[in-house]
Amino acid sequence: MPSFEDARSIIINSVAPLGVERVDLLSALGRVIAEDVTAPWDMPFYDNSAMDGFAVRTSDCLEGNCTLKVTGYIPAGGAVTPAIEPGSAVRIMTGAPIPADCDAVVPVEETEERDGAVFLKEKVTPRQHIRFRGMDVCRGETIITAGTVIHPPEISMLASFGKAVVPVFRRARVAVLSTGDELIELGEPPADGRIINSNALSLAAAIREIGAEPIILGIARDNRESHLEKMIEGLKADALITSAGVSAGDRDLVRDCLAELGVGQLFWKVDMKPGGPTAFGVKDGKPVFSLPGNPVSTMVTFEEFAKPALLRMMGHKRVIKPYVKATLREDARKKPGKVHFLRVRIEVENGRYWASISGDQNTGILKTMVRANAIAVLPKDRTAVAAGEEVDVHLLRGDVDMLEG
Ligand SMILES: Nc1nc2c(c(=O)[nH]1)N[C@H]1C(S)=C(S)[C@@H](COP(=O)(O)OP(=O)(O)OC[C@H]3O[C@@H](n4cnc5c(N)ncnc54)[C@H](O)[C@@H]3O)O[C@H]1N2
Ligand code: MOO
Repeated sequence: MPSFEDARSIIINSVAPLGVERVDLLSALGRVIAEDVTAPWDMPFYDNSAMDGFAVRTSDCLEGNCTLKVTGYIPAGGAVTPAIEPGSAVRIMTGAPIPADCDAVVPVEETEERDGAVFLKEKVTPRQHIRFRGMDVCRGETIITAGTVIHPPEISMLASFGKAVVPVFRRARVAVLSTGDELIELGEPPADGRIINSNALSLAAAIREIGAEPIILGIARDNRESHLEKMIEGLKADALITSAGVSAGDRDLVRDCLAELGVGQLFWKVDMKPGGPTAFGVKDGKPVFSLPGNPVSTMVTFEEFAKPALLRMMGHKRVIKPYVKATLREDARKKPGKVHFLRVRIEVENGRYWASISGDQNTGILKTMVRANAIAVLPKDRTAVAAGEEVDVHLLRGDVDMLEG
């Protein structure tokens, strides 16, 4: 039986980035760019003013206390003007092109203007307050390297170079299959012996949260035909995630049916709790995750196993969540022999993470998962971790260390 880390490595090494598509720039947000992008021109494209003020020739004002005749006005977006007469200045706005021969801009605060002339109160240094052509980026320079995740700064850079359409790795289309005769769909009335198919929705939400595209297949009933029919559909997607029907129950058909469809199982059962019965297989390069049915186990195994793989398929390089250290506020007990994924609530005090156990750790208890914002990973051989000890934690939410405002 693989350890949690080995199981995760097997999964990550079984998948590769999907193909590339070209999308409009804003749709590239959060996606991974698939090719290096080079600058088609210099940026800035022309010498321009960094200040509202006056464009001058420093040779006209080598001494302080210089007065120049104001001979023109260039707003941002104004045309590039020819050289100016010696002894003159041109009023200029931020971003406007610098006239030929001018080699400095004097901010308006450092001037006094009267009777068509401008008096410069301070000494002027050559090149001051000019943004020169190519100062930021030179033509041919790589502006974004392949493998970069697109955030607002990358959008800004790509937009600045006219890149309206960009090549990004495809979003994974992920089929979600729930299994079990006890399941009913959301909206159907509750009844004894029936359980609402919440896993389809929590998985779809988690898939969407990482920028992939969920395809909810519905419920496979506890017979071979129903499983095969839904699985055949699911194998058309880029990845298939099933929930339940994967432990030792006499109606746990998932693994047999996947095998019948040619999915090669790479492991079944992992040395961890929850998530012990997880299975993983591959068909024609497509990963198939068989997650346990308890909603908590489904979510934890998605987070730890499916998410890194799906991110890799979408071109991400950093797919393994790092551990952060947190100090336990209370004693935690566990059975030896398995790594335990403990639902905890993290609080940040003076820059340190503190972890409280979020409640009953039975995998059937969902509210403990709702309260948790992190998972503490307790080592296999420990039977207890004492209050005050540091543990490794996987944060589950991006706002864990945000402060209330
Ligand atoms: N004899 C053994 N029994 C069990 C073992 C074992 O090793 N030997 N493992 C236990 C563990 S750990 C888990 S986890 C569960 C997982 O079993 P399955 O993945 O086969 O899931 P089911 O038994 O079908 O369902 C478990 C539980 O989850 C509920 N469920 C299922 N699907 C959904 C869904 N789509 N939405 C919401 N809830 C769902 C289901 O009704 C059950 O209550 O097995 C233990 N047993
Ligand atoms: O592995 Mo089960 O997933 O402990 O509840």
